[in-house]
Amino acid sequence: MENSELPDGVTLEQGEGGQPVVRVAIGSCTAEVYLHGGHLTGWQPTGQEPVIWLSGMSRFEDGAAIRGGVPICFPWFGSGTDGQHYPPHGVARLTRWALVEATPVADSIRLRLHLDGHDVDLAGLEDFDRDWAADITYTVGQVLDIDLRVEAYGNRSTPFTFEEALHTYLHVGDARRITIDGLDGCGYHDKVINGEFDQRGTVVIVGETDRIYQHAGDVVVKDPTLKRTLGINKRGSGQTVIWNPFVSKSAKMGDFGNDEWQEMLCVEAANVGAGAVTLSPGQSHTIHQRIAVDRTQRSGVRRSLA
Ligand SMILES: O=P(O)(O)OC[C@H]1O[C@@H](O)[C@H](O)[C@@H](O)[C@@H]1O
Repeated sequence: MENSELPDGVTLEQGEGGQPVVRVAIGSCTAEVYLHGGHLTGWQPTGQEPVIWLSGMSRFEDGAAIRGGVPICFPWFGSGTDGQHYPPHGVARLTRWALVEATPVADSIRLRLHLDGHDVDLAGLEDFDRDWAADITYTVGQVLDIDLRVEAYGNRSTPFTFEEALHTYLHVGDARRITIDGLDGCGYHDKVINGEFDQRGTVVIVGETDRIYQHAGDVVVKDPTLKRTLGINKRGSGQTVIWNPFVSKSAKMGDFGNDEWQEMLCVEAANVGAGAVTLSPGQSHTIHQRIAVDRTQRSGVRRSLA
């Protein structure tokens, strides 16, 4: 889309690294989405601190994933179900998406970006199943809605199986002081110590945390430092990933400041491993995540903050 086709409050500009970025500045919020990766890198509802975290050391260049924001992990997560896939977390976050819609909806803006499997053009990539089309929709306003819709081509001869995650980086005041509710009783795989466990009570961050929870419900992050509660709702997702690299893993990442782990937490809506999605030819699937801020801190875990 061209600038002349965009509604008031939405512009297409050159962002970091000369990468095209869609910027939204409306009464209810500011937000930005890079075409590279179809990647939301910022969302700040009016009157709030930023809700989405972005590393000050992120790269913004072809062939590299943006660090922070909402990376789209697809069509595999990590190194995939067989542990052999490359690049990590799939091709979607490394590929330029096309902006196909920018529409005002009440006090929000809906941005939709499109990627076709056959348009992925990355150097050195082994061939993979490309017979799919994906749309990522960000509806930005006082709340943030994210929908990733994947459709298997109708002319395929076989089903399409894929993993996916909305790898949302939340901005928190101090990761050591937050509490994460909603996961009590859920089984999880701990990637740090490679074991299976059951969650008992609230999750707190006391070290490197990298867990895949069997969890289809909501999460509430209470942040006493920023004096707010973040409600993270989802649909179409059987797992929740909680990730914070803490001290030593942060130091090993070239695009992550040594102390930046203190102000971020990933709460990811995911379908990975045994939870991978299989679509028959012509079928589609949507994974949805909603982020809402409650400054009163009165909210507990609810079925829905919608
Ligand atoms: O460095 P990347 O590829 O963006 O991945 C960041 C993290 O993403 C999380 O989703 C994974 O569970 C972690 O294992 C991983 O370290």
